[in-house]
Amino acid sequence: MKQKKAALRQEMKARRATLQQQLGASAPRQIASRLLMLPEMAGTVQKGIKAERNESSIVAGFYPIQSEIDCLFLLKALNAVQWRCALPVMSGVSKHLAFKEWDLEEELKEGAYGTREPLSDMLYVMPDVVLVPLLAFDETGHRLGYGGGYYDRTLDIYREKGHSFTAIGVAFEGQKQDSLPVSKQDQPLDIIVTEEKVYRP
Ligand SMILES: Nc1nc2c(c(=O)[nH]1)N(C=O)[C@@H](CNc1ccc(C(=O)N[C@@H](CCC(=O)O)C(=O)O)cc1)CN2
Ligand SMILES: Nc1ncnc2c1ncn2[C@@H]1O[C@H](COP(=O)(O)OP(=O)(O)OP(=O)(O)O)[C@@H](O)[C@H]1O
Repeated sequence: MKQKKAALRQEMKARRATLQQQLGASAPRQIASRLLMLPEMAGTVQKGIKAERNESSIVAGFYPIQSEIDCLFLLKALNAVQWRCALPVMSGVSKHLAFKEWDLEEELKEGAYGTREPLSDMLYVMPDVVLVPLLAFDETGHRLGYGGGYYDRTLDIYREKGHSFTAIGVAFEGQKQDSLPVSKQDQPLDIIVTEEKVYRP
């Protein structure tokens, strides 16, 4: 299983790099407009516009590394319709993520692996929507990440605790696989949005 995933990771890193070169400039716009049309988002967008700022819904994105889709563009589009934004902060010890609010302007500090994280005095938040980076996905909602298990552990804890949220994978269409090697601990995505389609496993 481990070797299968490792081999696929290498292959999909190369493929995503090519996709980023070809589609990197156009895909974020297409993905943003699809995200904004999701019923899950539409309801809360309206809520966000009407509500006081501190009642707005919270979306967690990621600070893009390597050839990942430009999630900052997505966060800007959502913030423009009143979503509060957050970024993941890594805990090296427990290998899970916490999310800190980010107003899109505040200076970030360097995190591990080239990521950037909100500063320590920002608030921890529980997102209503988590935008999840990935190397590969399939139509049943399975996902392959870098292999740290951070998102798996984090989504697992949220679901165990009964926190109600939507996990949305954002990817290039070319990252889709017919099927993926799945371990027991892999946490499925609720929705995957690409520049071409919306998948609802
Ligand atoms: N943009 C982004 N932010 C993120 C993640 C992510 O996947 N993407 N994470 C998701 O968990 C967390 C960071 N965790 C990570 C865990 C492992 C690797 C990793 O293994 N990267 C390289 C190895 C590079 C190295 O060893 O120096 C790799 O591609 O193999 C990266 C991020 C939180 N923030
Ligand atoms: N909920 C969990 N509890 C404990 N260990 C976990 C959990 N989820 C994953 N792991 C462990 O983390 C390691 C990496 O998992 P996996 O290969 O599925 O990562 P990934 O989904 O590719 O990475 P990531 O989620 O960081 O993007 C594995 O050894 C796995 O057993």
